[in-house]
Amino acid sequence: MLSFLQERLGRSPPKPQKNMTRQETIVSAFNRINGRNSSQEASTTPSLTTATSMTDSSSELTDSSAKKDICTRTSKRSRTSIGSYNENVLSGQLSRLSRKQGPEKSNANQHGPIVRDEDNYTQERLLQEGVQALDGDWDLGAMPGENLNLPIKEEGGVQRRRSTRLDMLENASSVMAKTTGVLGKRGRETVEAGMEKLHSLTGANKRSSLRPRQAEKVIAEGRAAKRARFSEVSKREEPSPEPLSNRKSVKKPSKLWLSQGLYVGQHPEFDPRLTETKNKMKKPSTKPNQSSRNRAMPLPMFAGERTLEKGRDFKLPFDVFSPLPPGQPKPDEWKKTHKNIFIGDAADIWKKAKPQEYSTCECTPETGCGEDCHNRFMLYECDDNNCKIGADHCTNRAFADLRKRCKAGGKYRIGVEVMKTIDRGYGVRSNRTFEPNQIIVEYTGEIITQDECDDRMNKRYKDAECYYLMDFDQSMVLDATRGSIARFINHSCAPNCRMIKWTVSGKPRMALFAGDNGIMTGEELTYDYNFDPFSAKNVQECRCGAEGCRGVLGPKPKEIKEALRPIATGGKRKLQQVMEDAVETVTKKRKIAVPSSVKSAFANVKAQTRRRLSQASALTATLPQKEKLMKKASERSLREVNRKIIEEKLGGKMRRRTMITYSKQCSSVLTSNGAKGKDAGRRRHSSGSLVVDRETKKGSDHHPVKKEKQEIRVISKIDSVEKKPVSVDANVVRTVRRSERGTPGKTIFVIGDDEFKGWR
Ligand SMILES: C[S@@+](CC[C@H](N)C(=O)[O-])C[C@H]1O[C@@H](n2cnc3c(N)ncnc32)[C@H](O)[C@@H]1O
Repeated sequence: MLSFLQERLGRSPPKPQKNMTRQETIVSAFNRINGRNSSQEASTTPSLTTATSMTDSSSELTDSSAKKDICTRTSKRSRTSIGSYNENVLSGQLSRLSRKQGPEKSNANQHGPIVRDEDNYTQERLLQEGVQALDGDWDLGAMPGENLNLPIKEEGGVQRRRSTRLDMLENASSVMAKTTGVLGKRGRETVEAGMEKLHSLTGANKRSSLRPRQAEKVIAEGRAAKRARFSEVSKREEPSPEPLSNRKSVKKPSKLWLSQGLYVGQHPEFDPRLTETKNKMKKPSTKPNQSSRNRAMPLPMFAGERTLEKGRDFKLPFDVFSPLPPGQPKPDEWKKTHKNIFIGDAADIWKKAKPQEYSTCECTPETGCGEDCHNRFMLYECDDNNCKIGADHCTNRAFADLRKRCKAGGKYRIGVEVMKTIDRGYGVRSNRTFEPNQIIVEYTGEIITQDECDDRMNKRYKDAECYYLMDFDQSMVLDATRGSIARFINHSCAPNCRMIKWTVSGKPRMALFAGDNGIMTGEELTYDYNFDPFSAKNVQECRCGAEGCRGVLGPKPKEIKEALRPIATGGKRKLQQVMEDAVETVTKKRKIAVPSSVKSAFANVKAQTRRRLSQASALTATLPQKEKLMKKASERSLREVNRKIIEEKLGGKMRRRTMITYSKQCSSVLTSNGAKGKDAGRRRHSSGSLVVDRETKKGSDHHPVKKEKQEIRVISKIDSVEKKPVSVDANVVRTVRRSERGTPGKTIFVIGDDEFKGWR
C-alpha cells in the first residue's frame, strides 16, 4: 500500500529503514502528500526519496515555480505521479492550466516529447485516493491513469473535464451523418457500422476490473452523461439509420455438391435423350422404389442407362499423369541433343542438293490451317513467313507447339519416358495423354553424310550392339546415337504413333505424332519402322505382340505376294485404264464413263486440279515455275485417283499420308535375324520412307548387315512430285502402307512395274 502511495507521488517506494516502524513510514508518506516534504527535507531524509533522478530532479525544478518541464516519454504511471508531486500544485499556489492543455498533453498515447502538465491532480483528489487506498477499498487493477477522467469537484461547483476525444468523435459522427445522406446502400451500411463503432467508443468500454470499486458509480454517471450528450448530438445530425437488428442477414449458401456429387443440379429424373422441354413435360415417375435410388453418385449423364443395359469397356479418365516410380532400370548414358546438328560437310551438301522450296498457305483465320491448308498438305509447318493468319489461328505449328511445351520442362510437359521392355530392350512410354495426331517428341540427332555414316560404321560403331541410324533427307543420315529420347521408340505392326518428316523453316525435321486414336497414359509408344523386305532372310523377328503382327520387322514376303495377286490378275488393266482416263479428264476435259466409286473421286480431282491450275496462273510466277506447279497439280490429282482405287480394293479408307517406298530388289542375300560375325548386318529404319542396308558390316542381333552396297532411292511425298526414282527398273516394287481400316498383317499392297510406270 505504501509503495502504491509512493508510486502515485512519482517516487519509487523507499526502502524502509530498519529502525522505522510501519506506522512511521506511513506518516512520513503522508507528510509528503501534505506538502511538508520540502526540498530541504528531501535533502535531510535521503533515505525516503530514493534518487530515481527524474522524479527528484523534476520536483526540484518545480521548486523554482516552473510550470512545465520537457522530458522524454516515460511510463504512464510515473508521469501522472510526477505531475502530482509538484509542491506548488499541492499547496494550491499554482493555478490550473486551461482545460485543453491538461488531459490532452498528459495523454499517454502521444508520442515524442510531452509537455508535462503539473496540475492534473489537486491535492484534494490525491488525498482522496490515498485515503481510499488506505481504507483498503482499493483494487490492484486500479491504475492511476484510469482515474484521469474522473469528474473533479472544484470550487465553482461540479465541472467535468471535457474529453477531446469526445470532441473528435462528435466531429466524426457529424461528418458521417452528413455522408449517409449522399451515399448509396452499401456506403450507408459502411457508415452505419462506423457509427456503431463510434457509439461503442464513447460508451463504457473499459474493463471494470481495472477500476476502483467506489469510483465505479461516478464513472458510470459521467459516462451516462457523456453518452446522453453524444446521442443528443447524433440525433440532431443523423438521419436515424436503420437499426442493425432489422437488417436481413445474408444466408451463406450451403455446398450442395458435397451431398449430390458431380451432377449437382441435374434432376434425378432427367432423361438425357430427351430435350429440356420434353423433360419438363414428363410426368414425375411414380416408381415405389424412389428412396433406394443412388443419390450419392448419379450415373454418368449420357451413358448411364446404356452402360447398365449393354455394358462396355472404358478407361477411367483420372489417370492423366502417371510417371514411372523411381528406381527403374535406365539405359546407359548417351549424349543428348534436342535439335539436329549438321556434321562436317552435311550442311553444305544438304543446302546444295536441296532446292529451296517454299510453300505458302492461303488459309483464313475462320478456317484456320486445317486439312485444306496447302502447307499442311505438303508437310510444311506454318510460320510467320509462310502463313498469314498468325499463330493464334493457325493449327499447323506442331513443332512450335512442342518447343513451347517442353521449354518450361517438367515430366508432364515432356510426356515421355524410357522404360525397360521384356524382350525388346528399352522402349518409350507416355506418362500423360496425347490427342490424336498431336506431336509427342522430336527425333533428333546428328545429320551426317553417307560417307560419314560409312566411316562411323567402320570405326566408331564397329562393336556397337545397337545402331540408331535413320535415312533422313537428301541422302543424309540421321544418327541418333547422340540424340533425343525418341531413339528408344520400338517398332510395332499395329503402331499407335507415326514418325513423320516435316519441313520446318526450310529444314527437315522428324517427329513422332500420336495416331488417330490418341495416346493414353502409360501406353508404350511405337511406330512402324517400315523396313523394306529386300529379302526373306533380311528380317528381324518382331515381338510387338500386336494381334496381326507381321512377325518380322518388315512385311513378310508371303504377304507381299498375296497382296500383289489381286491387282496383278484382275485389276492391272483396269487400273491403268482408269488412270489414263483420269489424266485425259483433267487435261482434255473429256467426259468418260468411269466406275461409280471412282466417279466422285474424279469430280473432286477435277475441281481440285482446276483450282490449283488457276492458282498457278494467278501467281506472278515465271513460266518454268508455272509449268512446275501445273505438273505438280496433275500429279497430285493422279495420286488422289489412285488412292480412291486402292481404297476400293481394300474396302476401307486409306490413310492420307501414304508412305511410298521404292527399292531395288537386291539379289544379294542379307543375313537373317540374329546372325553375327561376317554375315551380320545392320539396317536403318525410317519414318515410313525407307530402310537402307548399306555395305557389309559386322552387326548385332538387332541390326543385321547386308553384304553389298545397295542403291536405293527414297521417294517421300514431296520428293515424289519433284524427282523420279533413278535406280528403279523392272524389279521395282511399290509398297503402299496399310489402310486405316485394313486388317493388320494384310496391309502391304504391292503393285507391279506396269502400274508403277503409270505413275511416272
Ligand atoms: C532404334 S532401336 C529401339 C530401341 C531399342 N529397343 C533399345 O533398347 O535401344 C531398334 C531396335 O530395337 C529392337 N526392336 C524394336 N522394336 C522391336 C520389335 N517390335 N520386336 C523386336 N525387336 C524390336 C530391334 O532390335 C531394333 O533393331
